[in-house]
Amino acid sequence: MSSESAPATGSAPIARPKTTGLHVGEAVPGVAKVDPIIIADGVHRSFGGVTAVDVEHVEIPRGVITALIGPNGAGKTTLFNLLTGFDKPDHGTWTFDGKSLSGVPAYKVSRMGLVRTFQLTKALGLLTVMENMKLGAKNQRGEKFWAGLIPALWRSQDAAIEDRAMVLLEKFKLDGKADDFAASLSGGQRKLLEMARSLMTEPTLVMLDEPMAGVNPALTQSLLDHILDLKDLGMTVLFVEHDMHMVRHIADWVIVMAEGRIVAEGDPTTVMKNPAVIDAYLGAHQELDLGVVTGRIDVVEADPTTDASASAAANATTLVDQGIAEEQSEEEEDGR
Ligand SMILES: Nc1ncnc2c1ncn2[C@@H]1O[C@H](COP(=O)(O)OP(=O)(O)OP(=O)(O)O)[C@@H](O)[C@H]1O
Repeated sequence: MSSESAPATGSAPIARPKTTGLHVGEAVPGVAKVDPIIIADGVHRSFGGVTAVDVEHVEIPRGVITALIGPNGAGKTTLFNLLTGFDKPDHGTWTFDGKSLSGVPAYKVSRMGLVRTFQLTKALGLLTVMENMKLGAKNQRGEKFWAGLIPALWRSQDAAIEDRAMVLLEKFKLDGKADDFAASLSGGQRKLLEMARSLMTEPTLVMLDEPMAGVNPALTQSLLDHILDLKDLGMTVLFVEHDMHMVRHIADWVIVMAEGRIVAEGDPTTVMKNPAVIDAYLGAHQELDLGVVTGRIDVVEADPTTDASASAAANATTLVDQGIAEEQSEEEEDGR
């Protein structure tokens, strides 16, 4: 794995290079990672007759930003729910940092350092911004029976939690809103609050579900920078996002899901060249460049462990073949 830092120039955003060399061998779906933080095997979840997730093998690289993309209904959110203990699979195993997470409930998963935000904002509107932040703190003594009986203990901890919350709110420029109801925040500010709240547990892996959804362009840069900051602080980030510009610019690695399965993986440049991915996500606006906003740059460095173009071509052929087969069967049905 390697990345290079580029010097900041004037008032331009600090250039933050992508990390490469994350995988071992050809970048096929399920490819092994040099340093995986999550390894999942045979994870399957169906709802009635619908298979939502059917992941044979996937590894999430540590210390970098991975995007999970795919069309609506591909199973991304369900996979998030399974990995974080918010849902249970029909079968399957997975580890986080070498520890099995199968059957571990969500609150324990977050204590172990894996936190997530939700696609539909869970910021409790009738609580203040500060109260929302305090809810995100872990191991609060006031919640424990004996410690809860000793006010001095939980009061001092409460103050420490509030201090930490305020530091994070300042960082996310929400400190002026600490006493406002969360419901009064804009969509983008709620996303910032969700991210800030998730950091109250000092996680090692942050999972973000559509961080850009409903965000006003004025807050785009701030959100992207915060996500890049998480990586700079040593955290691993896994995010689901439909905004391909964001994926292209901030992801070090991209995993593509369709119909519950992992159908492609690779660095963003390679995955974005996949014709099926282009058709599905990029449309006519693929040349728009958010790099100017974030200062994010590509590291131009050959990855000796894989022939990326060959694997991209192979994946593209499979996906295009699937598309053609689907079109043909639709035409046959139409002709009937
Ligand atoms: N609780 C549920 N009950 C029944 N079906 C569900 C449930 N949750 C998900 N599904 C189904 O599982 C499939 C995968 O859904 P999921 O929400 O994980 O996809 P997604 O990739 O996150 O989609 P989107 O991008 O639209 O959020 C879909 O067919 C969905 O209808």
